[in-house]
Amino acid sequence: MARKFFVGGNWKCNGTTEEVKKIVTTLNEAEVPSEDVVEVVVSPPFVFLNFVKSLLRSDFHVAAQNCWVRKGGAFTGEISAEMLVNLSIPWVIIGHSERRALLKESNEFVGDKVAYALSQGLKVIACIGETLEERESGSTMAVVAAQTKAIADKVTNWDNVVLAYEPVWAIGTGKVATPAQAQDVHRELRKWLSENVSGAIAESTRIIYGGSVNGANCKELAAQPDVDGFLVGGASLKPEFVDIIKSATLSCFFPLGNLASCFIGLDLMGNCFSARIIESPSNTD
Ligand SMILES: O=C[C@H](O)COP(=O)(O)O
Repeated sequence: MARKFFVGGNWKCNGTTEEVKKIVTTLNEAEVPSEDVVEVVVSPPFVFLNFVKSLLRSDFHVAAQNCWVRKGGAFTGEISAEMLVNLSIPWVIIGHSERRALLKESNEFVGDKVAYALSQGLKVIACIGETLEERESGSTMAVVAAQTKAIADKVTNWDNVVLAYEPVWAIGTGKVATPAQAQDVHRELRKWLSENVSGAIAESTRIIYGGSVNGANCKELAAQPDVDGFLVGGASLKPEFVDIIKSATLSCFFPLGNLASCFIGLDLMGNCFSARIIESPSNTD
């Protein structure tokens, strides 16, 4: 079964009522591929979730940016999975690197949160990714495998999990991973899932990329075979988010041939597409 392209917009801790309305208007007016081709989920701050949900076109969905690890109760400042379900919020982002780093969320805590959110009926965008120091020391795969294992240890049904590979050094820095770097890690993650969970889960689980994705760099990334979409931060607040959604049609293109150092192909909509051939050797570190 083909993996449907997934584009998430993580608005993080940004926005006023007016700004939120403006973003939603842009999204509502955009002509994008159908829901059969791309699943679009935007994640406003908690206080705007219901407001965005009420204004947003019906083919786009919303996600919370976090939820509590267990059933709600005396946990001041937290939002429970049950509350999100009660408000018909279908998705939640868990394990974002900003929470891992700033709020000290451990791999195990993230695994528990993912499992609890799933048990309550939420769909989860589970984030993993290495720091610059970890990449430079050659431990990228060990780090993302440990993060994925902590999730896999607690999760039995992966149907409602999207795995977001977000190298920390690429988040908000303008330093996007090259298509080859992203593809290498995504391929290795799929192999890890195949060897440690199951071949079927590896084939069906969407692995999306996040970190300085924008309207210009999304096309080459989207064309990588193991990149099933994006989790977008800064650019999801701008009109170029629409271009990123449209890159879904490049996720499965039909090669016509090579010309100089470019692939030439047809995308799903029949548009001609070209992408620079990446000649750098595979290297995850
Ligand atoms: O969740 C999204 C990521 O943190 C990426 O953020 P960014 O696109 O601003 O680099």
